[in-house]
Amino acid sequence: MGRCGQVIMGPAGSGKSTYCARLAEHMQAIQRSVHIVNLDPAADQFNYDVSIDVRQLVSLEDAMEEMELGPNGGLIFCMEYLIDNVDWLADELEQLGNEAYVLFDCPGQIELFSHVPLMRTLVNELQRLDFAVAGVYLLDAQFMVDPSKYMSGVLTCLSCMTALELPHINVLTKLDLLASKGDVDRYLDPPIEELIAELSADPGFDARRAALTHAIGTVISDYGMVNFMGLDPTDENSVDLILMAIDHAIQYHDDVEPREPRDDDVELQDDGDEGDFAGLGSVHG
Ligand SMILES: Nc1nc2c(ncn2[C@@H]2O[C@H](COP(=O)(O)OP(=O)(O)OP(=O)(O)O)[C@@H](O)[C@H]2O)c(=O)[nH]1
Repeated sequence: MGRCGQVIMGPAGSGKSTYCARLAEHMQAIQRSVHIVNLDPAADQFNYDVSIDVRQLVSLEDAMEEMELGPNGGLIFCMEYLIDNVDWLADELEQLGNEAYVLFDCPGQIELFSHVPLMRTLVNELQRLDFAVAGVYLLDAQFMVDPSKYMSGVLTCLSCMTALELPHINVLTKLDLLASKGDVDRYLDPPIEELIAELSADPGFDARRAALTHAIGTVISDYGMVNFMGLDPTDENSVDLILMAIDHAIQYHDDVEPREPRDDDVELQDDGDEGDFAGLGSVHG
């Protein structure tokens, strides 16, 4: 198969580190080896074993102090420094072997995708190093059960998808914290027209904004541009479905020998209802 992995993105607090930890635990349970690389120069605490830490090369505190920068400028400096010294990352990754599966835990700031193409450059470098990678964009489900937050979340996902042009999966995290599962089902497979109608009914929403939201929503809906899979870390099935979707996106299994089934394997529900596998529709390759 060669080297492959996932570039894990999403706003601060969306659950990137938790996703990495939970997915790594699941992969180890099904006997798949995995490494996690911290690419956030501001992160100094981890709930997983770190195989490579960008802070060994450059940290946000040092950059801010030495370059006299604020947190945002400091972060941009760190990522530019990483790209200028990408051989360091290449050497570290080399040590993980030619078949390594790597989760890249990224900083959350959207500027790294939209204003300056730093993440795109980094992804290009990974591809140059023969990594088959998927982009995984996380959003906190608690902020999404509201039409206006949903629309803005969809636009940030779209921005990252188009900036990186990778096979891509969007994931709503923290499903276990939602009071009603019904809430989230609506946002995993959203009736855009209904959401827009709800938004437009808001008295604070003027006609021009409503028309713009309608136009954006219609384009997203008509082209099937953004869909979500749900992650409930307490539900092994949801973790496995996400891994399956990413395997499918990067064609992971094509060259891998099938393993023998084990007693503790998760049983995937395939009852013919597309809903169970709706997330596969979110793969944009
Ligand atoms: N209950 C629950 N809590 C979660 C879940 N995912 C993340 N959290 C909690 O949400 C908080 C933020 O999660 P992180 O995994 O640190 O989020 P992050 O995106 O890595 O955050 P930054 O590193 O600040 O960008 C932590 O307190 C986690 O324990 C989840 O699926 N369920």
